[in-house]
Amino acid sequence: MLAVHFGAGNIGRGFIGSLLSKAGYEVCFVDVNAEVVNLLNEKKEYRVVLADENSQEETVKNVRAINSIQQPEEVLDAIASADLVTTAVGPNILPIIADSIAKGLRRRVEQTDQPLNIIACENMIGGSAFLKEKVYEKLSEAEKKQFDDQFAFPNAAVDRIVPNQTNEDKLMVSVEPFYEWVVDRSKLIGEVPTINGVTFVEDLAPFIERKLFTVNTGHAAAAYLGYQAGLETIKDAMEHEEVLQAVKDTLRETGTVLVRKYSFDYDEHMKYVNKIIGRFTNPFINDEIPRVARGPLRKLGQKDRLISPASQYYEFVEGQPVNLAKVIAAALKYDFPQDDEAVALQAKITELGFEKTIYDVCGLEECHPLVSLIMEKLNKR
Ligand SMILES: NC(=O)c1ccc[n+]([C@@H]2O[C@H](COP(=O)([O-])OP(=O)(O)OC[C@H]3O[C@@H](n4cnc5c(N)ncnc54)[C@H](O)[C@@H]3O)[C@@H](O)[C@H]2O)c1
Ligand SMILES: O=P(O)(O)OC[C@@H](O)[C@@H](O)[C@H](O)[C@H](O)CO
Repeated sequence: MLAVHFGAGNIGRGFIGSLLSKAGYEVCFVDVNAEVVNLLNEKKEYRVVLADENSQEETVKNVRAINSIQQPEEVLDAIASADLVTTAVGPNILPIIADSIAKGLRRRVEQTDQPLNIIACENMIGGSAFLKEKVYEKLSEAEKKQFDDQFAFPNAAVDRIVPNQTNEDKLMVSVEPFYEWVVDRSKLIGEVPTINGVTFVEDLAPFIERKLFTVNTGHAAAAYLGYQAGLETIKDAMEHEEVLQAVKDTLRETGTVLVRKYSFDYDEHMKYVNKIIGRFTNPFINDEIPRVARGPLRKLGQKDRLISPASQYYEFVEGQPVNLAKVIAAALKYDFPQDDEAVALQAKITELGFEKTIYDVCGLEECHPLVSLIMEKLNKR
């Protein structure tokens, strides 16, 4: 069995590759990073080390890689013969890889009528559906029909904290012990793959919203408020009394939305929240704020971890999401010079001012009460 995985980065190697290899797949990574691709082809294996007191280690075997810049034809052949295609490249890169996926699937249609699932493992709602949209933009109407019969793009939620890291062994990845990978079974084509550690569910919405609006909203709160407080890592943020309290208050707001929307048990949800706070304070992980805060334009988007739960607060809860608004205000002020999106965001604010930037970046209507609440928080800081 062959799994073609786009993105041999932190989560690609540290999570997806590891689970797929253990499930018996040969894992073929596709990446643009020549050093990682060459090392994977040279060693054919790499180490994943658990970030806890035992540092338990596993060797992920049966792996290889293709450089999509230098060997574009090999990528298409790999897709044509794959049993599964997955991605973990970042939401902004999905439109870029859509071209080779479309061409690879075209090649596959010529060679076989075997079905294929393409699963985007990105931190976004509807990641695979978005990738499908980008792939379908390249197709004729006849091809779209053909692809509908043979290919599927089930959405997924993935959770494992894998920080940026520099190790002597360049392929080695240190990962937190916790992981969760949930896939929308209702959109799968063909047989359900047997992958230990993957949960298939009929309705992904509660799982992806619970994950994005708890793990990622909490992370964003720690990162943006931590940055404003002059801190360097997520652990520093969790040790800062005021930031920690703000993270907890923010997760109480998203938690209330989730509990009401999906009828989650309140106590169970609070256990989930506390577990996540524990994960953020893992002393064996050094997660720098710029990784977690990366891409503020994306994170401030209408469907993402801040604006979506804050908007839904008005739908499901009485009152105002004051803590989420405080985090959104801090995100709008994120000006880390090495983050291209932070630089673009600050340039936009200089040009348009905060209010117009909020309409533009966050997709909020002028009359939305969240706008004035964010403005209030911006003026307070
Ligand atoms: N790291 C985490 O804790 C974590 C956890 C869950 C989900 N995610 C999600 O997984 C995705 C990847 O995150 P990451 O932390 O692994 O990032 P990363 O930067 O470590 O990995 C991304 C990889 O994609 C590669 N890439 C870039 N452009 C490419 C292209 N055109 N074709 C093929 N490969 C390309 C990069 O070279 C890199 O190896 C993101 O959507 C992220 O939100 C990350
Ligand atoms: O990957 P991003 O930029 O969407 O978000 C940064 C972190 O919150 C994220 O990578 C988490 O570590 C991960 O989602 C944990 O499962």
